[in-house]
Amino acid sequence: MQSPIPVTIVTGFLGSGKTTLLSGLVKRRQRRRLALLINEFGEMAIDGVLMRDVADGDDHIRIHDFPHGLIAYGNDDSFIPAMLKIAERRANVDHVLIETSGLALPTGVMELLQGPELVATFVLDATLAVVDTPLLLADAFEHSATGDTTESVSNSIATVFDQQLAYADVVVLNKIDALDESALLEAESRVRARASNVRFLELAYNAQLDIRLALGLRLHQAKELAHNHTYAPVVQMPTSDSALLPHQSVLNGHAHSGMAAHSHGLATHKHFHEQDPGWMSFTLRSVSRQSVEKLKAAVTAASRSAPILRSKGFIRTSDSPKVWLLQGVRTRVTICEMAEGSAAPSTQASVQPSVQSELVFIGYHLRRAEVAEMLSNLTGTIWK
Ligand SMILES: Nc1nc2c(ncn2[C@@H]2O[C@H](COP(=O)(O)OP(=O)(O)OP(=O)(O)O)[C@@H](O)[C@H]2O)c(=O)[nH]1
Repeated sequence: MQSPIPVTIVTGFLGSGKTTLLSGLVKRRQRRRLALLINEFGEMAIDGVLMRDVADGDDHIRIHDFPHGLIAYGNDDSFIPAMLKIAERRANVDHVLIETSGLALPTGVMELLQGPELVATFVLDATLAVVDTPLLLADAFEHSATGDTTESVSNSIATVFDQQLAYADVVVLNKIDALDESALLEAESRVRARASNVRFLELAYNAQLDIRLALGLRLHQAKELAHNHTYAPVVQMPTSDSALLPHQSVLNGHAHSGMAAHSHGLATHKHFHEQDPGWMSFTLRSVSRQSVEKLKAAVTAASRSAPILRSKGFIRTSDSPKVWLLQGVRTRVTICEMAEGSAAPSTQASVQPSVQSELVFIGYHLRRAEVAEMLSNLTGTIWK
């Protein structure tokens, strides 16, 4: 019997850097043949497009070959079929990486991996939670008891964040380039205080994750069936020459050792937006070419006044014939040209040539009409 294919789940709040970290892993995959499965919340497959670029791909299909693996992307309904397609190619796949949406619980994927269709073919290797460290340090994921309108937004964000940490084996502190040692220690203690079950903390300098520390951790081997709750300090990630401890459960509390351990009452919801209709996602489009600077200022201003937590999309500008990529995490907005030869976005913009630009917005109790009006006023172009 062939041994099951290891699966790493990469979770993390909206905009924490999951796609960026995965792109880096794909580039540094060495001889490993990776299959990537990307699950998005939002109407456009933006991360899928970006990853296809990394994977040297060129067409819009669900399962996509790249020189050393394949990439699949889709919604919840296509998760099991996509995994089964990956399974059909198991001779060419060493490891599967699943990027969940920024509002997903990894538990949904964990449960499906244990289901009858997938259990014989795949084994959970580890669950990684990527953290936007500057936002963590800026109290952006804290619960609130202010009693005002911001309270429900803060608490919803904090709940998603806590739940993602709760099921993580490894927490990756990302976006740390500008942080000093004391800030990193503070971030680490905040994570420990909120999630005692986390086994490893890893620092991702320049959004780079050490491939040896991200893949092949084997934290969920079926032979370890105990589900111990012990409480010891979280350790740092091992160095490249460290061996895995034979008894992982001594490391910390809530050691998720063994797939069987996960069958006890895991949340069955895959996404927070399924339990909490306050989470909103919509796409706004414009047929006008945009000024990069005006649009950047407009999205930044809109993110200050409306509860926008994530914005991203493809735009066409009056400055160049290329497609540009807008990325916003709260009020931090960047717009840059897509690389030469990038795949055409698989969005309305490519289906309807008159649509020049489209942006996805994700937030809590976000009002589409309000954001459209702000963008239209601030850019002097119509967004709807
Ligand atoms: N400065 C800095 N920016 C980063 C780093 N990692 C990611 N980013 C930026 O953060 C933004 C979001 O990154 P993504 O990789 O798209 O985040 P994500 O978690 O996949 O986002 P969602 O799928 O929307 O939840 C992008 O603008 C990235 O360029 C980092 O280590 N440092």
